[in-house]
Amino acid sequence: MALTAVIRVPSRALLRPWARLRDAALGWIEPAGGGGVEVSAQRFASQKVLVEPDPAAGVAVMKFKNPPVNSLSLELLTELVISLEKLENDKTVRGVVLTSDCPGIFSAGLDLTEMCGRNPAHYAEYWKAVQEMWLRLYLSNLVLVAAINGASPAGGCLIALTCDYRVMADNPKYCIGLNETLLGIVAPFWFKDNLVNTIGHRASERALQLGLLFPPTEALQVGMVDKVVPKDQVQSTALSVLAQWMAIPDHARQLTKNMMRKPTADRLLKQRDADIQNFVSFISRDSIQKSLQMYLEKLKQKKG
Ligand SMILES: CC/C=C\C/C=C\C/C=C\C/C=C/C(=O)SCCNC(=O)CCNC(=O)[C@H](O)C(C)(C)COP(=O)(O)OP(=O)(O)OC[C@H]1O[C@@H](n2cnc3c(N)ncnc32)[C@H](O)[C@@H]1OP(=O)(O)O
Repeated sequence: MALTAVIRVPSRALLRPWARLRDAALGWIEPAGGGGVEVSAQRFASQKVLVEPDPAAGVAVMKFKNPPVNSLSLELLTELVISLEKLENDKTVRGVVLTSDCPGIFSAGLDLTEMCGRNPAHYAEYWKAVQEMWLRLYLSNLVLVAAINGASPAGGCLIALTCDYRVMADNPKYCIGLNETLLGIVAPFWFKDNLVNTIGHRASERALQLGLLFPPTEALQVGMVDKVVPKDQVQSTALSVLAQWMAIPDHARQLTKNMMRKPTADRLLKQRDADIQNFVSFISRDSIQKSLQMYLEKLKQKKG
């Protein structure tokens, strides 16, 4: 990947301690004596989230890279939020395409190994990271367009739903939806709210209860995605859509987006801790752990 953009990062001495951890996570290195440092965009490419900025166009492409299936591990979620924050603070960027670097998979959703056989403290930490990812994406001031170039179940679908527009590859093997009930678990209320805001109440009720995974043409019909195109046109189409949305003055578009989305985000913001407690007690139940383990086993056996 050849990237040439230069990003100014303030001296680490001026940053809060967590920012030093962030720098380390992203592999930024400050020279001795540092009073601010220029890092090339190549440095911006962290391990699990690749960011390819195009300052001339005012956009960036963010690619998830957590093979084999882009499961949303704690590490990936952390990098995603950090990368997004950095783009939000970069005055040269107004829009971002979210896509995958893993062939045939946009994201397999939440990492089941983060929700299985761990302790309550881990579940709480993980859930806080999932909430953070959703809140940051859903309330982003940037124009976000999802280029869904593969399967996108559950948490993968949620990421797409946070975007302002969704372009999906036309391969009928790629499916998208909130399939939580098939795992014996329940989509959290804010997943549900995001879906209802996208496809409406009746379609959501049916999709959520049945855990429906829609192939691209059905996803288009129900309004879960906005456009279906051949696989090799997904990213270019997403970039064209981004350009259309960016033709609108930022302040007016951002205020409108906030007006539409803030009440939904506020429902979670008002009860974040309670939501974490609910998740921890739900996921810690023996019956739920058994369901998840059986589901993971089934995925593994599928190969053999
Ligand atoms: C009262 C209520 C209160 C609170 C709410 C409580 C609970 C709700 C909590 C959470 C909501 C959950 C959201 C989620 O996102 S759960 C995850 C759902 N994801 C899925 O169902 C997708 C599962 N995966 C697949 O269907 C396929 O893997 C996929 C179509 C994505 C790709 O298929 P492919 O054939 O290409 O690969 P596989 O051979 O199946 O997989 C390769 C490898 O990866 C492992 N794998 C797959 N998905 C996951 C995952 N989500 N997490 C972790 N690991 C995953 C799979 O086991 C294989 O592993 P290995 O055999 O070791 O190589």
